[in-house]
Amino acid sequence: MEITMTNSPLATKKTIGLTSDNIAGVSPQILQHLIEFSVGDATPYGNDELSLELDRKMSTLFETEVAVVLVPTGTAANSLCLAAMSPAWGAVLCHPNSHINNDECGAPEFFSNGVKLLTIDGDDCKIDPEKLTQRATLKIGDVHTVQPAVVSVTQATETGSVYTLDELRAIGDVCKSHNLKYHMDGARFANAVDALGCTPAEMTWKAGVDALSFGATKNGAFGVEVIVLFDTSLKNEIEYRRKRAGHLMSKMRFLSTQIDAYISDNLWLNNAQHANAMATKLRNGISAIEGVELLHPSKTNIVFCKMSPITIATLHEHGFEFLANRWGDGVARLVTNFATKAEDIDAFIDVLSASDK
Ligand SMILES: Cc1ncc(COP(=O)(O)O)c(C=O)c1O
Ligand SMILES: C[C@@H](O)[C@H](N)C(=O)O
Repeated sequence: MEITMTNSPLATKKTIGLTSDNIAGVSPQILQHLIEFSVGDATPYGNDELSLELDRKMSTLFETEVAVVLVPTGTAANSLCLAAMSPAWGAVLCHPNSHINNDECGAPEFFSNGVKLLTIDGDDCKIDPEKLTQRATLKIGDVHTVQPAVVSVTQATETGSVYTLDELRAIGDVCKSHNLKYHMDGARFANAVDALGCTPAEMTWKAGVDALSFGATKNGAFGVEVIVLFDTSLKNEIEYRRKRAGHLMSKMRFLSTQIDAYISDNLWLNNAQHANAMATKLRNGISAIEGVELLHPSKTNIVFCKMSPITIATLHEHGFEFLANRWGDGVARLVTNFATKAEDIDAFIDVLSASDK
């Protein structure tokens, strides 16, 4: 049964969304898959045929044996992972700008019964390995202080930068030397794979990563993230924690179906490639305009730039939706997605170049 896209009010909106990749709809391939797999009965709680196949299919994608746990949000994926990777008296070492530190309302601390997030600075939104080593070796065994237990990196980062494979491996080496577990927030994992031109394996377990939040929601799915465990011993605990968190979906087939479609025919990577290409088009257009400053070098789908209040107002008045001033006065964050249209980027650049600065 083919889906026909109705003329929904959203489809005829006159605004152009650059607020986040969370604004995007759903890839037609995923919708089609959902329709096909929504017919008939299926054993609930992840015991349906499709769900039971995902460990094997994700193991193929990552070229090693993995265990997967599906949840509906990225915050759940991050928090449940970190809770299982650290004792309650442990510390998660993360960048100050990390999502787990700023945008998850204390969920990592809550689900872990009090794990402390300790921030480790570094340029370009990336943890500095030397600063990491300094903090990871402080007060070890001192009963009066939390004990470093996990390092969490975001790949791609919150500013759109990406750790190089060498940088990921350097952090992995610190983890190995100091008996720390290694977590990756991969809400924009596909965008980073495309930007680096590497394989999923090279960007994860081959660098020492133990657990990954494999993002899909921002990149074509309508609400599912995959906890990918390279340390498969974590699976049981995370499954119990998922149930206690109220995130064990009874109709799990509808999450599994999304992921099954997402990892088929390279949809996950093709979507990210398009989003990244649209952001590159945006950066190239902005770089030619006086009075607008590109910030934070990025090869993925996030573009930060600094512009005058009048320019921001002009763009908003012309129907371009994006977050501004949240990261500093005049700083705008522009985020493209798998469905961003080239003509909308052209229109944005036209208005930007014509506006007063
Ligand atoms: C880097 C990063 N990690 C995790 C998340 C969490 O995702 P969610 O909003 O689905 O909880 C987001 C937000 O979309 C994000 O940008
Ligand atoms: C703002 C943040 O929570 C969200 N993840 C975004 O990037 O849009």
